[in-house]
Formats: sequence, C-alpha cells, structure tokens
Amino acid sequence: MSDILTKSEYQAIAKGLSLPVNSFVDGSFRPAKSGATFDTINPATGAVLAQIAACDTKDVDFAVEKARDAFEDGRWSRRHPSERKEVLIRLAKLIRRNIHELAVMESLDSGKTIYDCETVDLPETINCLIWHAELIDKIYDQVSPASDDHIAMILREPVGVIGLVLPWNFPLLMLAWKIGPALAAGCSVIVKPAEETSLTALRVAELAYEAGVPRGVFNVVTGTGPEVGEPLGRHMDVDAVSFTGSTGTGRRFLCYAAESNLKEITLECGGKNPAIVLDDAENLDRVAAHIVNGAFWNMGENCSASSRLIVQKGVKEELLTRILAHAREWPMGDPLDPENRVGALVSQAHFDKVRSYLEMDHKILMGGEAKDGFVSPTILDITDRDAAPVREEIFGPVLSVLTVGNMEEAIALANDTEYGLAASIFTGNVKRALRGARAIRAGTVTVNSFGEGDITTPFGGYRASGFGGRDNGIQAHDQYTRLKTIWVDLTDDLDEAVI
Ligand SMILES: NC(=O)C1=CN([C@@H]2O[C@H](COP(=O)(O)OP(=O)(O)OC[C@H]3O[C@@H](n4cnc5c(N)ncnc54)[C@H](O)[C@@H]3O)[C@@H](O)[C@H]2O)C=CC1
Ligand code: BAL
Repeated sequence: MSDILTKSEYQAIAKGLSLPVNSFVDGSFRPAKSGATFDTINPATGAVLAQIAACDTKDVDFAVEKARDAFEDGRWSRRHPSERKEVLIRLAKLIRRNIHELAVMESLDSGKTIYDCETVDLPETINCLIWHAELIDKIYDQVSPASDDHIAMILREPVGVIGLVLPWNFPLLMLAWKIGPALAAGCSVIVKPAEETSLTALRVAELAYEAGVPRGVFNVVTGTGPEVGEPLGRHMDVDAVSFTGSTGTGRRFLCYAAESNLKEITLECGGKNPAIVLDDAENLDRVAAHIVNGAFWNMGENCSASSRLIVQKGVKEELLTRILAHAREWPMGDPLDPENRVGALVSQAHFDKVRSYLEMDHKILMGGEAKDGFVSPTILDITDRDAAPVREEIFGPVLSVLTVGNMEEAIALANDTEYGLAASIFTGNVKRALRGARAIRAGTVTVNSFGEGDITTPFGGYRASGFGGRDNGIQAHDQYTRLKTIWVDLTDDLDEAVI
C-alpha cells in the first residue's frame, strides 16, 4: 500500500499532470493518422481532461505491423526469460516511483476514489507485474513419457501478436492482468483501452519503454470499440485477443475471430453475482461488512460485484440492519478526497443507465439518489425474481435483496442467471459451505467473505461470464503460450522405426 496524501496534495498533483494524449506505437507517441481526436472527461466534474487520438483501422494496421516485426525478429520474444523478468521488474519499480501521479490520473479519468487507486489498483498492478516477471524464468518445459526409442518434448512458445481489449472499471489493473503474463511470455501486445479511460495505459506504455521493453512490443492504440476494437478483432495478423468487458461485446469478438483468422479469444465478461447468507451464518456484523464491500466497492462497477443478496428469512432482518449501518459509513463525493469511499460513475451514459434502475418500481431500503454523475449506495428489497435489477448486470452501486426459505432454494436462485463469474456463501457449517460452493456454477466462490482470490488464483467465469482462458495465477500463461510437441526418433535402423 502506498502512503495516502492529503486532498490538497492530490489536487496539486492533478494541476501539474502532463497527460498523454496520443497512441503509443513502436516506441513513440503518435497522433491518429486521420488527425481525429475525442474528449476524455472527468466524470466527477464533467470537465474535459484532454483530447485523445481517435485511431482507426489504419492505425491498427500500423501497430500490428510493428508488433509483428518485433515479435519475429526476437528482440523480446527470444530474449532469455530472466532478461524479460528484469525489464518487467524495472517497469514495476517505475510505476511505484510514479504511484501518486498514476493514481491521480486514474481517479480523474474514471471517477474512482483516490483511496481505492492508492490502496488497491496501484499496489495490485505493481504486485501483478512483479509476480508474472518472477514466474517466467521458473516455468519448465516437459518431456513426455514416450518409449525408450524416442524423446518427445512439449514446449511452450509465446503465441505472437496479441490484442488486449480493456474495460474502464479497472483500467490499470486489467492492463496489468493482461500485459503481466503476455509480456513475460514474450508476446508483442496491442492494447486497446476503453475510450473512457485511455490515460494510464498510455503512461504505462511510456514507462515500459523507459524500463527497456523494446519498441514495437508494447503498443497502445486509443479510440472507440468499432474503430479500433473491431479492426483488431478482425485483423488477419493478430494471433489472439484477450478481452474484458460486456458479454455483448465478447460475443462480437467470437464473430470477428470466426470471420477472420480464427484467432484465439479469451473472454472475461459480466456477472450477476449472488451472495448467499444462511440462517447459521456466524458474526453477522462481519458478514454485513463483506456484503457492503462486495456490492458497493468501486461503485459496484465490478464484474464480480455481489449484486444479489440471497438471504434466508430467519436472519434477514438482523442482517439488513447491520448492512444499512455499514453502508452508511461509506462517504460519497469528490474522488480526489481520500476520505471518500464512493466516487463518480465512469460516464454520463453509464450514470443514465444506472439511474434508470432506480426509477423502476421497487422497494428502496436505502439510497436511490442519483445526481451529477454520483449514485448513492442503494439497496432494493425485491420479490419478483425476474425483475430487471435481479436479472441484469447494472454495474452500479445497487444491491437487490431476495429472500429464501432454505439452502436448496438459495442455490437454485443463485444459479438462476445466464452468468457464472463469482459467488459467495456465508454459513457457520463447513459441510454446507463446501456443498454450496460445489453446487454454485461460478468460476470463483468465496466462503464467509467477498473477494476474487488473489494474483495466485485463476479468475474467470462460467457460461455468459466468459471462457477461453483465465486471468491471474500460473494458468494466465496458458492464454499467451502455445504448446508445441517436438518428437525425436532415437533409432538408427529403418526396421526399428515405428510408423
Ligand atoms: N466484465 C467487466 O469487467 C465489464 C463489464 N462491463 C459491462 O458492460 C456494460 C457496458 O459497458 P461498455 O463500456 O459499453 O462495455 P464494452 O464491452 O462495450 O467495452 C469494453 C471494451 O470493448 C470495446 N468495444 C466496445 N464495442 C466494441 C466493438 N463493437 N468491437 C470491438 N470492441 C468493442 C470498448 O471500446 C472497450 O475497450 C457495463 O455497464 C457493464 O455491465 C463493462 C466493463 C467491464
Ligand atoms: N474485478 C476485476 C475484473 C473486472 O471487474 O473486470
């Protein structure tokens, strides 16, 4: 965790920031070939922060050409893993040296609180890069148990040129989840940040170059989904895309791949994640704190947010009393004020979407206010299990409470969703906890806590929440490496040859 500064210190950093505005390709910043730009806006104030290069197909083609050149000549892909490790650790150190600048940039661009940027996003970004860097010179290739007359090697090779298409909710951390293993493996990358939040990816690309990542290896192309994301997804010379974002856009990437070169696609998409609290849950105050954190952390702009509380009726009243008490301790306001825990939603369009759920006819237990980009933590008590706030990913600070009679009903309701990213179960009975964890269809299930695991555990979803690979853990490297078999016949005589 970094030192937390004062609000006026953060304001001073904000005033002095020099914002990167152009795409970063082949080791330098470049405007869009068309010269077009778009505004990036501070959602907490509505002020225009900068005009960012609005790239298109021509810029994508140029970036892919440079990434391919870098990959094929081996300036990075064929360096010894320990050399890539050293460079990536240097990058992590440079990020640490610039931690307050990056935290402020992230907060201004996304509306996230500076407190979260300083205590979660930046430290986890640094840790993620170091973890993958440290790993890469410790992964061994394998030799298969073939006959004595043969040696069969199973090698891991970097996949090649990778498109990394990012969301706006954790701009830096999602960048790290993907560039960490991709660069460690030796791939060249073209990062496409969400158009709402381009700034920190550009700055990290610049720092990576300074750390020694060769030109052409780490490129960032800014612009919209249709203008940059789609050409990347359809490009014949991109070997794989790792995507985090909505399920709808994830589906598009499958079409792009099918209609172009069958590039590998990994999707980390949405969620409508249940938190089940059974009657025998222990320490309800602690449970309440986890529920509030799960629902409202990062303004609920989190794919793993616990947006459905499924509570057994015997414990409902007491739990809700404690949840309301905890939620009131989350001050909302200026994201640059380190006292605040709830900042602004990422954009006016997203604010309008979240507000539309508050205007529906549901019983509001708390919150429900939406003004000038900010939405207060809101709790809805809902009986209709097909209501929109129960079914749809809101991606805002809105928790729907559903009441059940027993554990079986709770599990059935938890699984009654198209998604399957994350879930949690709170119970004092270890057998029920483990039976429940097995029965819930989700990529991560936490017991008596809310969380996503950590850098050591693979993260990703079932069903409409995604597939094709995992972020985090050693398993993340499967996305960025391919297996090659090298089969060697050790026999001399023709009649010994096995066909
Ligand atoms: N799983 C997650 O972490 C995220 C989920 N979402 C969900 O998606 C909803 C909508 O948010 P959006 O920003 O619109 O998400 P999105 O899925 O449209 O955007 C994610 C990324 O995909 C790109 N993209 C958008 N349209 C594209 C297209 N046609 N072709 C190629 N790339 C494209 C965007 O520019 C961005 O970089 C949110 O309200 C939330 O429910 C959004 C962001 C992250
Ligand atoms: N919570 C990290 C993954 C995501 O929200 O996209």
